Amino acid sequence: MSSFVSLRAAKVSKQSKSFVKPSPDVADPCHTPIHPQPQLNDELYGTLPSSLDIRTAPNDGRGIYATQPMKRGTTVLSLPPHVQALSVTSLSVHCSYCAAPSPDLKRCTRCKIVRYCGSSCQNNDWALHKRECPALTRWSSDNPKSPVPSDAVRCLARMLWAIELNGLESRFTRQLASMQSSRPVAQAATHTQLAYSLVRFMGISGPEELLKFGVQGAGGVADVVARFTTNAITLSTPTITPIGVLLSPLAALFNHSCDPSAVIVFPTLPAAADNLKLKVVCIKDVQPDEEIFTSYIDTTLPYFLRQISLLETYDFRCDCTLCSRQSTSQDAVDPREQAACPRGCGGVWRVSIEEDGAISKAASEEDKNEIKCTKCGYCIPKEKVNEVQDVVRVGGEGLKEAEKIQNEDPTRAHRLTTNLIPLLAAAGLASSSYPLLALLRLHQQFELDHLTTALSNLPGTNLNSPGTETTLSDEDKSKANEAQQVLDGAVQNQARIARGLSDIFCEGHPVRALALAELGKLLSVDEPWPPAPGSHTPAALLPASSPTPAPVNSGLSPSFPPHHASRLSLALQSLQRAQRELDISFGAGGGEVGKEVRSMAGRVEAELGVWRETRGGQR
Ligand SMILES: C[S@@+](CC[C@H](N)C(=O)[O-])C[C@H]1O[C@@H](n2cnc3c(N)ncnc32)[C@H](O)[C@@H]1O
Repeated sequence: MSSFVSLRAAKVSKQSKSFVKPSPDVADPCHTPIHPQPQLNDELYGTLPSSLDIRTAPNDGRGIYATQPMKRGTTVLSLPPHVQALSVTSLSVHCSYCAAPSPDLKRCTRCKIVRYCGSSCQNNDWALHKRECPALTRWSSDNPKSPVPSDAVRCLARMLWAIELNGLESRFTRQLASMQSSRPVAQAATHTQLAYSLVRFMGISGPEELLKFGVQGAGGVADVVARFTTNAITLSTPTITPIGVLLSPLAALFNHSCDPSAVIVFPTLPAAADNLKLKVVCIKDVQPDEEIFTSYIDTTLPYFLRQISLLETYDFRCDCTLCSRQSTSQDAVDPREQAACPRGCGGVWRVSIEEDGAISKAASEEDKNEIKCTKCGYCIPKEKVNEVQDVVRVGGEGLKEAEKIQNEDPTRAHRLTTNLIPLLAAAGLASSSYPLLALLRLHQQFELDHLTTALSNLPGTNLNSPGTETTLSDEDKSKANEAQQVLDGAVQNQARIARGLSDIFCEGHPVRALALAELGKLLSVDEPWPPAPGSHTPAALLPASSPTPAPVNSGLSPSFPPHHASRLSLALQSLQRAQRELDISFGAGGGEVGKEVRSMAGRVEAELGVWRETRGGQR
């Protein structure tokens, strides 16, 4: 399922696509589910909600189907995980039992690694931590350079200890044992490394010690690891920031689509001592007998990269409606791989992308037939295709490098994204296109850090109060001016990201909804040093509310973002749209972010009211 933090940190987003069932007159034997086996499923999983059914199909095994119509925004499952482990970097910030963040976590006095909100979470976790604590202590003294094993290793160990605790014949254990295991060749080295670390972490010295966990020798360990990697689900915050990994055999039964009809989310992290719960929420309307799909990978990736990612980790080729359309259709230009018509007619052409950013074989075939603009039919000259091919390749390499060094050398990574983005945009790549969108998103992380610093350097006085300009020192003016520029740059960047994501994802996809919320938040930050009054920005600059043919340039006018009341008005629109989408992504109320966005929209509305009253909408 979605990546676990320490192994595949770059592939974090939960993405989506809806699955269109084959029409009854075109029966596809691979997609025709074998009928449910209610007794078997009830026995193993307990009673499922009556709206869901487990069925088996020849091409993708067991899957979860709807038994009744469900509207987008419906929570179809809500359940605690079997086991979970926080990523190494999240251990000091989140409670190891309920995963809630807290500045005041209490550290286990023995291992000094695991932390809890309070004694109730600590007590709830004790049965497992009692086994984990000496293992962590031993590991940290044996490995001073890397004192905590990865979340994957710790989650695997917790799974085995939980099996021992619950008993080999328990439903808990049988559910875990029933999870499918895939062993893609590309994962062999990772699996071996994980198996080795697991045995070392648990202090297992011989095959007989494995029997109490129901594991038979080295082959059994390899199988446990393969089952884990096939079914692991990313534990994330309400803003979809990955903070760990978990196992939930029931949630793992959802099969994958690159355009899923549901997402696995954590709309709120629990109040202290409550159980952590994952939710599966429909982001598209689902019909009875339709299979419900989630997504296992970053679906902002273009077709070939998605296929490689699924094959390497889950050992299957995706034939979801999006992939089928993209592999066969010459007409559809996916927003993930498109560039602007060089004639500037507003049309686009398809830049088929393979691994490492090379133009795909499909494109070279298309090459023979000529690649044409979808709007004016202009044949894209060979030189232009080559130019974009080179730029995409360079951008793809730069992205990999920037992702790799982002933590150890953020300055260099930031420089890379700063230099590459204009290069890709100048070649005509759409903001939704690979690798431009990924570079914009990474770049924004650095820009937001920069913004925090710039805002914290501001003088304490209210910069916008009348007469301030005359009393400020030149140094303060320059700081305020710099902060304004950084803020405007971050708003522009976020608008491009929100637009790119809106072209890729359906309305209500959490990645898209959160991008809109972030745009609204940035637009509502107090302007440190706005320019003279008078600029207006048309609301059309906001990303479209449903997927539209992707714009090929940034779509931003030179005067974007506007200032003063126009800016606040745009902030309000963005927050209100985010609110509507969050209600779908996280279910009614929009979870923790929905709550925050609603209260922010209220504040912005009140502020706008004051502007209108005191200044007639102008500065
Ligand atoms: C997490 S499991 C999903 C549940 C699984 N079908 C089962 O029977 O337990 C992931 C595995 O299901 C299969 N799978 C999931 N989605 C698929 C798809 N769209 N096409 C083919 N196989 C798929 C793959 O074998 C994959 O490794």
